[in-house]
Amino acid sequence: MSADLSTGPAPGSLPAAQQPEWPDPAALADVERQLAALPPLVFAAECDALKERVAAAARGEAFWLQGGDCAETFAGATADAIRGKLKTLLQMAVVLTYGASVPVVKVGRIAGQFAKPRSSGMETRDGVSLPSYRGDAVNDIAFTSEARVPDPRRLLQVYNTSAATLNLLRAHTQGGFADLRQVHEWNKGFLRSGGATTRYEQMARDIDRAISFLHAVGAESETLHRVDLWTSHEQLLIEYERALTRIDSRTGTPYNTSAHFVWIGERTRQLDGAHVDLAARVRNPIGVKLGPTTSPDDALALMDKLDPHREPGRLTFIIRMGAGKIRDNLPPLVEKITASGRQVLWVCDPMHGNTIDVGGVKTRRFDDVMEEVRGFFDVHRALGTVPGGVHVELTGDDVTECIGGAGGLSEPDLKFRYETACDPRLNHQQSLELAFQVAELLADR
Ligand SMILES: O=C[C@H](O)[C@H](O)COP(=O)(O)O
Ligand SMILES: C=C(OP(=O)(O)O)C(=O)O
Repeated sequence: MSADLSTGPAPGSLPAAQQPEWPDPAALADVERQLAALPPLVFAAECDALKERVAAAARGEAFWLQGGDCAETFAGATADAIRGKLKTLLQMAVVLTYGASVPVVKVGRIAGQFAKPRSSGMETRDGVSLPSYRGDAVNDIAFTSEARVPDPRRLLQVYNTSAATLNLLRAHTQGGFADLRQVHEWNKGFLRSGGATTRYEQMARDIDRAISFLHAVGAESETLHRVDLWTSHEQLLIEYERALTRIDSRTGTPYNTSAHFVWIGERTRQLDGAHVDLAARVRNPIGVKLGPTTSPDDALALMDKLDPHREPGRLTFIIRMGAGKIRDNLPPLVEKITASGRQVLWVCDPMHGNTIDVGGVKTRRFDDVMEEVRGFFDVHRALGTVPGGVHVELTGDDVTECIGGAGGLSEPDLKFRYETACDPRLNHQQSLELAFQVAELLADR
């Protein structure tokens, strides 16, 4: 069982990386008190159910699909935008289910992904330096000194926007929007629109036949009309995450009820830091991002701290090494952890190690993204271990933030619809194309 909130170091006594400089600690404490009195956003039993799915994915009996915005924004939480992201995830999931022949665990970077770690605390434009934008949870993206002051009242808006988003997601996933036949029709529409090469058409025809077969034998059940969609975000802002951590009445143990799954970022995974300490105390399934400098001993030490009792489904390592590094840097991690007899879910984030700067604009090449995914699958194939999932930044809109893909977006296109509040996301078409390509890799798994 994990340590509860009443033991160990006092809140605030451990170093916490990437925290805003809140100008008014009393106002922050007041917001924390208000948040602590609000209802949970998710339930402990749901987190337990997700943990079982994570365990299945770690064994290769399911496949993990995690995706959504780099940074959600308050203004961006519209019904259309939320529906667009859900639709994209559902379309990807159908294709991946076909490729993997196992259930796909659908997890949104959604309903809570409002805070960002930054490479630099300051941003400079035309000789003027201001505090960096750290997500709508902290300050405003406008480049003025007033806008960039961290305001803890924003944390209440994070809670309210997350609740509204979650409400719509729950309605859509249980109310017919996720019907398998409808999702497949969307995919056929995507192929008809010339959204991808003909190499995916055979796959779409096979899925068609499988659905017709289910219909013919009368095997259509509720499970084809409803889906489970889980929420996740980076566990970054200590006061927010702590305020949403509640004792589960069934078990008397703490859960972070701000999302079903939270992860610790590459910049905040210090073994003796506040982020690892907080995650160690809750019972949710937890992820940790691991970048290219992670040593096998770092990974084992994180496992000791976050999963001391080797609980199936508790821990996910989200690998983000970069296309040029994954084939060299991932094998030692997988080998050492496998040799230790422990199990973890291995997930590939092919976005964060592949960001490039093109004329002052952050972008990612679709080919680099796919090359990292292929490297991830190749490493696991060579070692006989399980490539358990993918984690991507995406949107349901036709933005022009990443270059490449069948749509042929190139550098000059970046100026047309570059809308992300932080890092570049795959657009709807690039996301589906990634899903078709991952499905091909999964078919060989
Ligand atoms: O999403 C991840 C990080 O928050 C992001 O890559 C940081 O971006 P920066 O390097 O522009 O600060
Ligand atoms: C900050 C992120 O990633 P990383 O910690 O891997 O840089 C993220 O996924 O938003």
